[in-house]
Amino acid sequence: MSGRLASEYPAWKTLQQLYDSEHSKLVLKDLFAQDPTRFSKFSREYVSQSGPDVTFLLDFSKNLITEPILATLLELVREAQLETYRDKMFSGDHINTSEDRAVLHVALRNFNDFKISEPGVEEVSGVLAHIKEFSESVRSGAWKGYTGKQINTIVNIGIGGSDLGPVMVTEALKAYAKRDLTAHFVSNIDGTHLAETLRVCDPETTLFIIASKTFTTQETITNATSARDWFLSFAKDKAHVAKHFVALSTNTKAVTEFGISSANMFQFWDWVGGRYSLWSAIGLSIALVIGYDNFEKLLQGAHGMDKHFRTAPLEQNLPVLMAVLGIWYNDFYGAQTHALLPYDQYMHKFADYFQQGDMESNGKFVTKGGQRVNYQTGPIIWGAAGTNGQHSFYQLVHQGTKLIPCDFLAPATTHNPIAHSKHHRILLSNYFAQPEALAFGKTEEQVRKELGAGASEPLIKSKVFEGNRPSNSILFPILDPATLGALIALYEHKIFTQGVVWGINSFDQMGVELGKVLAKNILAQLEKPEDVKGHDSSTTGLIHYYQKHRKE
Ligand SMILES: O=P(O)(O)OC[C@H]1O[C@@H](O)[C@@H](O)[C@@H](O)[C@@H]1O
Repeated sequence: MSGRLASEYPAWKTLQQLYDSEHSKLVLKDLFAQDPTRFSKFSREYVSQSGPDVTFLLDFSKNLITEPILATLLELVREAQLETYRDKMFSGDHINTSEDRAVLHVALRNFNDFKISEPGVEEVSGVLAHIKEFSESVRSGAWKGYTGKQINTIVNIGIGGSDLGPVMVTEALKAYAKRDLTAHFVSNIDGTHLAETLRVCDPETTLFIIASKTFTTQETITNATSARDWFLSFAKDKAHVAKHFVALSTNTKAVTEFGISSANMFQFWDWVGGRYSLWSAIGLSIALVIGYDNFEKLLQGAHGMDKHFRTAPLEQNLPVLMAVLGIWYNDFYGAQTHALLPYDQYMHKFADYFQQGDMESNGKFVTKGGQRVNYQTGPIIWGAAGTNGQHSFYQLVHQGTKLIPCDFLAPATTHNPIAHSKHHRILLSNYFAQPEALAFGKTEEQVRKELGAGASEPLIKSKVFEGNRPSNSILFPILDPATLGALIALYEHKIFTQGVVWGINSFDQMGVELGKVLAKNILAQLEKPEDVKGHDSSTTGLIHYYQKHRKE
C-alpha cells in the first residue's frame, strides 16, 4: 500500500546506485554533445484530447538524466503503485486516510465524463449553474445593491486555499477581465488589509464574498464580521446584507448564523481540499471577473489534463515525468528547493499559489502508515515572474552553492503586443537564454579569452559559470483560460504523484494546527501581564515587551 517507505522500493536502491556511480558523469554539455536527438527524446508535446484546444511543449532535456535513469525513475513510480492510487482518487476512494475523505477536485471539472460515485458529486452541475446565473446577473448589472446601484467592486474575504487560487487565476487571466469590475482580495487578519481595501470601496456598489470551506477560520470570520459592521454603518438595515454578502462554504449552519441566507450560499463538499478548491464555488470571484464561460474553459482545460494523467502511459505522462524529475533532485541530489519562473507578468502569483499547493500537500515527515520517513519529501517552492527574478535572485541560481531545479514557463504570444511585440521578443529571449546559461555555463578558458592577458585570477574565477544546473521549459501558444487550467492541473498531479511515491497523505494539513491552538491560548492572556502563564521565558519575555509598549 502507499504509505510504505519510498526508500524500500527496489528502484529507489537502484537510483541510489545510479546516482553514486553516474552523477559525476552527468554533464549536460557532454550529454547534448553525445546525443543529437536528446531534445526529441526528452521533450513531449501535450495536446488536449477533449474540450478546448490546449497544446504546450514540455522540454525536460536540460535535466541531469539519461534514458536508464528515467526508466528507473518510472519504475519507482510503478513500484509505488501510482496507477492504482491515481485510479482510486478518480473513483472517489477515501485516499485522504487521516480525515477519511475522498479527494475529488477532479469531479468539479468532470462535466459528467468519468463516473464518480460520492455523495455531493451529483450536485456539482447545480452549483455551476448557480455560479453562472449569479455571475451573469452581477456582470450585467441586473443584481442591484441596497440603493439600486449596480455592483462595480467585489471583495473576496478568505485565506489559504480560499484566497490564493482566486487571486492567482484572476491575475493570470486579467486579459479576459471585465475592466469595470474591480476585484479585491482580503486575507490577512492584520486589520491593515481590510482597512486599506475598504478605503477604496463604496458600500452601495460593493459585493463581499466570504470564502471559507469550514466557515470557522479565525482570520476570515473576523474580517467578514468587520466588513459587515462597516457595511451596516452605512446601510443601517440588516436586511440589506442579502444584497451585498454571499458565502462560499461547506458549512451551511455557520453561514446562516453569520446572517447570510442559504439562497446566497454557494455550496461545496468536504472532498474538495482547500488548496484544490479554485474549481469549486471558491472560484466565484474568478467567474465574476472573467465571466462564467471563461471559468468553464478553465475547468475544461484542467479536465483535459485529468484525462491525460489518467490514461497516458507513464513515459508520456507529463505530470509523472515532472514528478520523477523532482524526486531525482530532491532525494538523490539533495536539492532543497524548486523554483517556478513564469515569463509572463500575468502569472506573477503562480509560485505563491503553488507554495501552498505543493508545500501544504507534501511538507510531511510521516507516511500514511505512521512511519517517519528517512528521505526528503516536499521541496520548498518559490519563484517570481521573469525577468524581475533575473535582477534579484538569479545570481544565486547561476553561481551559488545550491542546486536549484527550475521550471521556466512562457507563452509564445502575448496579450499585449506593444511596440510590435518588441517587449515580448525581449522577454522570450531571456526565457530561452536563462536555461541555456544554467545548463551550459561559461568555462574558465572562455573567461580568460574574453578578458585577455593581465586579468586578475580572482576576477577570472568570479566570472566562471559552472553550468550543469537543470531546468524544465514549458512553452504554450498563449495564456488563455483552458491553457491555465491545464497547467494548474499538471502541477496538481505532479504533487499527487510525488506524494504517492513518498508514501505520505498529500491531502491533510495537520501542520497548520498547533500554531492556531497556541495563538488562541495566548490571545486570552494578552490583556494583563499577570495572565501570561505557561510559556518559556522567550515567549513570556516577548509578550511582556509587547504589553509594555502597546498603545491601545
Ligand atoms: O477555507 P477555510 O476553511 O477558511 O480554510 C482556509 C485555509 O486554512 C488553513 O489553515 C489550511 O487548512 C488551508 O488548507 C485552508 O485553505
